[in-house]
Amino acid sequence: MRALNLQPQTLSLAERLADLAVDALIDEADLSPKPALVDRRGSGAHTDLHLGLMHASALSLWPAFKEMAEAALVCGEIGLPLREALGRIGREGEAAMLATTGGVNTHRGAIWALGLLVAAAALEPESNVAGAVTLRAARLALLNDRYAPQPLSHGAQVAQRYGARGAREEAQLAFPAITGLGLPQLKRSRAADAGEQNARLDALLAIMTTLADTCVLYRAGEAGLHAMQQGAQAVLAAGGSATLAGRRQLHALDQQLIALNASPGGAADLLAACLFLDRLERGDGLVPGVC
Ligand SMILES: CC(C)(COP(=O)(O)OP(=O)(O)OC[C@H]1O[C@@H](n2cnc3c(N)ncnc32)[C@H](O[C@H]2O[C@H](COP(=O)(O)OP(=O)(O)OP(=O)(O)O)[C@@H](O)[C@H]2O)[C@@H]1O)[C@@H](O)C(=O)NCCC(=O)NCCS
Ligand SMILES: Nc1ncnc2[nH]cnc12
Repeated sequence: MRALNLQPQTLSLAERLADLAVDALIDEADLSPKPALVDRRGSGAHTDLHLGLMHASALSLWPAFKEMAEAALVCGEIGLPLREALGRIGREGEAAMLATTGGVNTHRGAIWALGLLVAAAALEPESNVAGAVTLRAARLALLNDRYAPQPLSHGAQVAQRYGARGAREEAQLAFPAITGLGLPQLKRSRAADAGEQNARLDALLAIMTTLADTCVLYRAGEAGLHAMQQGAQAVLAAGGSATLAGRRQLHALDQQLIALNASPGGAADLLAACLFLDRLERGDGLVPGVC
């Protein structure tokens, strides 16, 4: 019989960043009760998604995130070679996700946002403040990947129909929904002793108050987007997820968005990116050496 190997393992920076990204995705999926999204209670507005699938999808993306961080370390600077490497790895990551989920799009937006952020973090590991990391990610997002296919995605269709800014523009603007809304709300709610899960719910709601979520627009049009933004604002105005009044508003928002088939998948992806940046700033899991 072999003895259990309790030797500490040394992980590379790329591996630790991939761990942080996957942890953020799993924390987002588990967070409950999220309005109309997959969580521990159920599938929200979705018929083809469930929590196990979200976990499997998150885990399937670990090699892609690691490879993106490694590409950043090899290239060493922001430029077309890195942007195009990220595009190629991102497309391979999407293929791995779809193979895992049987063709269901679980995390397309998250691959995009977290992929850029993982690469931006790897480029300058000492410069880990959210504002600096998102600015580097934006500079990458502004570069044009010559090999990117131009499919008529849901995001592209609602951009045509409503002129909405989607995932690409959010990244190119350095993730204002995260740095201006999600992260500050996360910190405010923590400071008010809301409890970690409530603080994360409040961060998601803060993102939902203004985001042009192309997932919601595609499924429920402008009425759905309006309901999402107003409803999220109402929860926060009532005192947030930690209060009874806020919880009542949150329940009402959940019911309303499910009735409209309006799933805020883009906001969920940005919450995962927000949790990643928060952990990065705090140095969680990134202490060099032993894990
Ligand atoms: C540049 C891309 C991001 C492509 O963007 P585009 O808008 O053209 O493409 P979409 O396929 O619509 O994907 C964008 C996904 O981003 C999320 N999102 C939506 N709004 C926003 C926003 N305002 N800001 C940030 N992120 C946003 C959202 O992802 C979530 O929703 C997904 C489910 O959406 P959908 O497929 O519409 O699903 P359903 O309605 O459920 O479909 P049916 O059931 O009806 O069939 C879910 O997966 C969440 O992740 C949008 O979906 C980028 O993706 C790209 O160019 N990729 C190519 C590779 C690459 O370059 N990678 C770079 C690596 S760093
Ligand atoms: N929890 C979630 N539910 C539905 N779609 C999502 N996309 C990303 N996270 C999601």
